[in-house]
Amino acid sequence: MTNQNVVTPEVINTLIAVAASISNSPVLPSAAVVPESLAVLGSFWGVPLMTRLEGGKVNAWIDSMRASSPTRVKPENQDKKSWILYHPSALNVFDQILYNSKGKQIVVFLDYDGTLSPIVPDPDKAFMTRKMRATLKDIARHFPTAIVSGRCRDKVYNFVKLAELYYAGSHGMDIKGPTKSQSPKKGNNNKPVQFQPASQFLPMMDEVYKILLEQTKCVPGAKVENNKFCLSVHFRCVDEKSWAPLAEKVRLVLNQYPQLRLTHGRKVLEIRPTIKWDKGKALEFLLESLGYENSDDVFPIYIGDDRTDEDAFKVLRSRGQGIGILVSRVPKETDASYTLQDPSEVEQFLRRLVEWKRSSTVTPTSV
Ligand SMILES: O=P(O)(O)OC[C@H]1O[C@H](O[C@H]2O[C@H](CO)[C@@H](O)[C@H](O)[C@H]2O)[C@H](O)[C@@H](O)[C@@H]1O
Repeated sequence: MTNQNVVTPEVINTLIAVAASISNSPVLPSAAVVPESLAVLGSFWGVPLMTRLEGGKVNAWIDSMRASSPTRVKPENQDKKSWILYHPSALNVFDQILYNSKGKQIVVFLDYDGTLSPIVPDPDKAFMTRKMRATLKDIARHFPTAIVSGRCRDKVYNFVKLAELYYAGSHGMDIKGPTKSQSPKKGNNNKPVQFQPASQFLPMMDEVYKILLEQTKCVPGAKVENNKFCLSVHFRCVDEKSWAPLAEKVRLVLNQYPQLRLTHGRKVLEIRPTIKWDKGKALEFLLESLGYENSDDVFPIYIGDDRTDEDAFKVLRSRGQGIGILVSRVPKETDASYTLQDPSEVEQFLRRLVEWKRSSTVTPTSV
């Protein structure tokens, strides 16, 4: 049985909340089919190392490049009504979510690209709207809030520009706490939050970045982005005929670096160290930093749109805490419980959280 098929009390509550509006009988989407290409191989500075298994290689890469991220539910299972039944809109079940969070500290985790900003062809132009920024500022005023992104931490900070947030860049491999505090937060001995589990890989990442730049420059539309502990090879603007040659170039480089591995995002190949660290681990690290390591009094809300966010959704499911929300218009294989269609719905959801918090903390003025 996969995590996806586990029916928790939270799922049951949600089903009750939305069943009335949907008449068809539910069909569960097929289980997540993410090819397992890694195996645990000892540890490096306390962090488990993974190794890449041989096989499939470029053909499997091309399949993943064609698939959306996370993988779309197969057309034969694509009954949107049943998918929505199991992954309802977080806006439609907002009151239910609040009810489940009763008495707990909400902590907000947000992916950046595709969640706070729309997906655009040029990664350097993925700006948030002013409205989103204002809402984010208000969210951080009321709840501990973290941005968890595949981007390098400085870059995502430059888009968001809010010093009161936690930032986990490079898919969680570069974590830093707020440099400006809005309100006193429960902390871990008041120590500054900072963690870079892959720092020893930095020289290698710089070296591979230069090689990839050189090797891919002849592929029109390809773009290599240095995200510090992770490198992104973008193919959104590459003609599909050139995807295989591009993947082959990346594979040849990667073959020279067995300590690096490849993951897939939205029209992007991501190269990262083989340490067992991801957005899910970053979420756990941040909860611990906030003092909620072994606490039932916390309700994490994680919102993301990409396959890499699934690691965080899985962590929440296995902890049985909080909720994962996938940003997607189409049925996708996910461990998230709820959905939002796009960044504008994310903004609406966050705004409602702010308004609820404001209204629930207003004390009546004496006459
Ligand atoms: O974890 P995220 O914050 O979602 O970062 C993942 C990658 O996001 C960016 O690429 C994606 O968004 C771009 C801008 O909309 C788009 O052009 C690209 O096709 C998407 O894959 C970022 O540029 C990457 O470095 C991140 O790894």
